[in-house]
Amino acid sequence: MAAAPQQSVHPSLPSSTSTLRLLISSSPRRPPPPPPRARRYNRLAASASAAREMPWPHVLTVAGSDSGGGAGIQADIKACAALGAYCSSVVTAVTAQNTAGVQGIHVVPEEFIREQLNSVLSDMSVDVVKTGMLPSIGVVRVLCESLKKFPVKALVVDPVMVSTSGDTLSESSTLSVYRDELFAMADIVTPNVKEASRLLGGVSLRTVSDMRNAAESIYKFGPKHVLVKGGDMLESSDATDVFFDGKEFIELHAHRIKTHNTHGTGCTLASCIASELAKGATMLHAVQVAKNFVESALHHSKDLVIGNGPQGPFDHLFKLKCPPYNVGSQPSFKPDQLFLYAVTDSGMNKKWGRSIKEAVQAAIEGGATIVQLREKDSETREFLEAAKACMEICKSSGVPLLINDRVDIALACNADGVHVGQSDMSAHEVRELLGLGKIIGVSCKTPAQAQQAWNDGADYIGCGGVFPTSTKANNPTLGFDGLKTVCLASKLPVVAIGGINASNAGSVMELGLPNLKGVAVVSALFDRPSVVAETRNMKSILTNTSRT
Ligand SMILES: Nc1ncnc2c1ncn2[C@@H]1O[C@H](COP(=O)(O)OP(=O)(O)O)[C@@H](O)[C@H]1O
Ligand SMILES: Cc1ncc(COP(=O)(O)O)c(N)n1
Ligand SMILES: [Mg+2]
Repeated sequence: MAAAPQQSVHPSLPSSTSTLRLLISSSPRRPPPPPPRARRYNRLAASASAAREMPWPHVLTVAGSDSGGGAGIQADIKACAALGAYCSSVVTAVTAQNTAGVQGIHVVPEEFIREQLNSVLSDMSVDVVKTGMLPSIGVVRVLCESLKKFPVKALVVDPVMVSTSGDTLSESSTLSVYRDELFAMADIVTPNVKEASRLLGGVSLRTVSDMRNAAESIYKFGPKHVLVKGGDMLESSDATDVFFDGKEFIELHAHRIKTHNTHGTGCTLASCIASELAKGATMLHAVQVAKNFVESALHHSKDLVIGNGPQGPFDHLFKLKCPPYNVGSQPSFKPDQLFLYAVTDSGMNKKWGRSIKEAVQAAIEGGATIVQLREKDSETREFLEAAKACMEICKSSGVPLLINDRVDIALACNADGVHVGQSDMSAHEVRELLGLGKIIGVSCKTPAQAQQAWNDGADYIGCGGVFPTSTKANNPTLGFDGLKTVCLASKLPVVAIGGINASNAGSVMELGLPNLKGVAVVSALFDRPSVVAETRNMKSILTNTSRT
């Protein structure tokens, strides 16, 4: 049920406005702080060791408090902290809220909001202001005046009108000042679909195309960028947002995490954008980092339980619970990296007298765009040492290194991902262990397997054997028809594998199949005297084919 903003939550309480006044008048007023420069000078002079000032990106959130701690000011502070920014806060309203929804709203008097804004903006070198719940026209106006008096690097406006639970958080009369006054000052506005609809007089938003139209219309109110968020389009299997910079539309996709813990996603997203902007990121990069953060946080929090209502909070500080190798990692997979996929084979390396490290070094020198260590017979300790050495080479050349099947080895050497077959651990289980920042590939022979890989959260599929191969005995060959069937059905990028060599690679890529991004090669690179020469040759064949 929608709760309309009100001045007092409970009739038995004293008028909350007067309680606040009492607090204000009974607390002794401090003299205004000295100008920032003078203070900084004094502080530095007092400490000889403070020779260098360390920048601390600073976001000021102007938003409502959520007693449940999942959204509003509480979410903003946690999100900024998780991304390494300092977060100060101007509280515009205090809500009585839990996992069931919003039970009451108590608006902070406008003059006291102005006072909070003055206190922070006059002293604390704010980089970016992020707005959340602005409950009334007066509050929006106070904010606009303060921003004119104390300009900041960027303004992120999350036009919070309706919470994820469906409760109203801002009077409908604020719509006009949002549109006419605040949006023109904003670097980005981030409405969800319900808010975008309200801002545009109730148009219905059902599809991504509707979201694009809405982004374009909202852009006309004056913000530099618009992000229409599709978290609440529950029928969509992806969580798709539409970004518009006045010229180009960019769709940002995330896996839709199956969880009830989505309370505070919008506040978090906007605070993450603000944090990244405060660090100096471009707008698109800031939005991408923010989206990845929300997706990762929901993924890690999907089974947490607090409260009995339908919408729970999530864990912004999930990285503290992750093993150290996951800290700071972001999804980094680019499907084009599948272009020339080199897969090592321990038998072949032994035969030609090279170490795994030498084989990988040579493949990268020849132009491999991704490498997989497929060491079925190595001893664990020996394999791990080799994998660590290969990681160093791959890291310095920017080529991702995946480990076949062995999640333990991948974790121990901090590899970029794992490739699994149909009889290995599922992609879903691998994801649980590796986290969202890693690449997961699955070998698939059928559309059903490709669908399952997508459901399980894999990043790509390997499809084959396209041709007969010596590396897998009794492996049914799919041929071009089988490859085509899987590529057409796949929602993930595909790399073709199995018997691919210099004489047939061109014909595979010339099929021009949807989702087919490259070929994975074993013997044709590694069962040869010169890995560098074979890889170079394969690269030029693929490059020439993709040009024609
Ligand atoms: N279940 C989910 N899985 C992944 N991302 C989600 C999910 N729900 C929301 N998001 C993302 O969270 C961000 C906030 O969006 P949304 O929930 O639409 O905003 P609001 O919280 O303002 O209603 C968006 O990037 C959206 O795509
Ligand atoms: C005080 C406050 N501010 C904002 C929201 C929006 O929350 P959500 O991000 O879930 O839409 C909220 N529920 N409460
Ligand atoms: Mg939401």
